[in-house]
Amino acid sequence: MKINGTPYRSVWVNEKDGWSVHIFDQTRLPFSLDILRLTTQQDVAHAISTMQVRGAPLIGAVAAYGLALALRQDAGDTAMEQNAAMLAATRPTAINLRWAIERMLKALRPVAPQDRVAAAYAEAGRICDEDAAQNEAIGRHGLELIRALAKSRPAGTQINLLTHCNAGWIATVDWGTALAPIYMAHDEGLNVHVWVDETRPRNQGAALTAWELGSHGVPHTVIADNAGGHLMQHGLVDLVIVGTDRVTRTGDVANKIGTYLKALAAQDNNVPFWVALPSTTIDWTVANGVTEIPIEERAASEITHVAGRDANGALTRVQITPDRSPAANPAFDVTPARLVTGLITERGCCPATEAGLHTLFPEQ
Ligand SMILES: CSC[C@H]1O[C@H](OP(=O)(O)O)[C@H](O)[C@@H]1O
Repeated sequence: MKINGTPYRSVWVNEKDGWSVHIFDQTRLPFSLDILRLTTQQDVAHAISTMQVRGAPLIGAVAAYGLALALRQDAGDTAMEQNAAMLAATRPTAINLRWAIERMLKALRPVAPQDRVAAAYAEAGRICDEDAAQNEAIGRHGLELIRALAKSRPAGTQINLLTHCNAGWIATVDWGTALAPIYMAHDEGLNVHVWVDETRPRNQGAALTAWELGSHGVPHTVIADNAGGHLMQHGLVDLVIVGTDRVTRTGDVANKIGTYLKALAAQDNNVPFWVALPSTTIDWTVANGVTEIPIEERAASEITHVAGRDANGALTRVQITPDRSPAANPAFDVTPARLVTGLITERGCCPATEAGLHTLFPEQ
C-alpha cells in the first residue's frame, strides 16, 4: 500500500546490500514511521516477540527471512533446524509462523548447504508475493459483500463496518485481510465508514488501523472496545469484518482478545460477522479451537501500562494501575464457528464449517 504516495510492503530486502531485511517498527506507529534493518535471526526473533512486527501473515513472512539471515551465519543442518525452531517459538498462536518455517525447511532440507542462502531468500520472496496476491484476492471477494450491502440500501447510504485489532496491510505483506475489502470498496467510491475498536491492551486498532485508514482517506471513528455492542444495538453497524491468527478445519477462529465478545454482540443483534484470512491461516490439524489453539499470554506490563505520545511529542509509557495490582494478559480468544457468518479467503467466501472450507480447499 502507499504511504504519502510511495508504495510499500511491510517487509522487504534491503535493495542496497541485497540481504538485510527491512520492516516498519509498529510499536512506534502512528506517531513515528521508523524502518528497522534486521541483520540476524536474533533481530528477527526480537522484532516478532516484542511486536515491532506483528500480524499473522507478516510474522510468518519475516520469520522466513529470519531463517535466511540465520543461514548466512551457518547453513549446516543442525544450525538450520535449531534456528528454525527458535524462530517458530517466538509466538504461539498465529499458525502462519509455524507454516512459514515448515515451508522454508521443506524447501531447504534437500538443498546443499552452500546453496541454501540463495534458496532461502527465493522461498521467502515467494511467500511474500503469494501473501500479497492472496490478500488482494480476499479484498475482491470481501468487496462483493460490501457491494451487496450497498445495493440493498438507497444509493449513497453510508455502510458502517466494524473491525477489531489490525488486520490491515501492515499486518500482512500487503493489502491486509479484513481491511482489503474496505480499501477496495472505498477506492471504487462506495460510502464506507469504519468503527475501529481501539483493541486494548496494545491498541492495534487505535494506533495501526486508524493510521492505515486515515492514510488511505477511509472515513473511520476510533471507539472503545466496549462500545461495539451498543452501536450494534442501535443499528449503527452493518457488517463486522475481522482478521484471524488461526482458523480450525471446523471454522473456529482465534483472533485478538475481544473478538469473541464482538461476535456475541453481533449474533445478538443479527449483524453479519465475517472473518478474512488467507489459507495459510487455516490449521487443518485442529478441530476444536477453544481447547486446542494455544493462547499467547503476554506480559502484565501491557495491561498495567499504556504507550502513547506525551505533550512534548515524545513516545512514552504511563502506568494506569496501582503498583500492587496483578494483571492477566491473554492476547487472543477463540470465536466458535457458530458465531461466524462466513469466511473470506483468497478462493472465495464460505460458511465457517468443515464442509464450507472443503468446497474451497478440496485438496485438504
Ligand atoms: C492479518 S492477521 C492480523 C491479526 O493478528 C493480530 O495479532 P497481533 O497484533 O497480536 O499480531 C490480530 O489478532 C489480528 O487480527
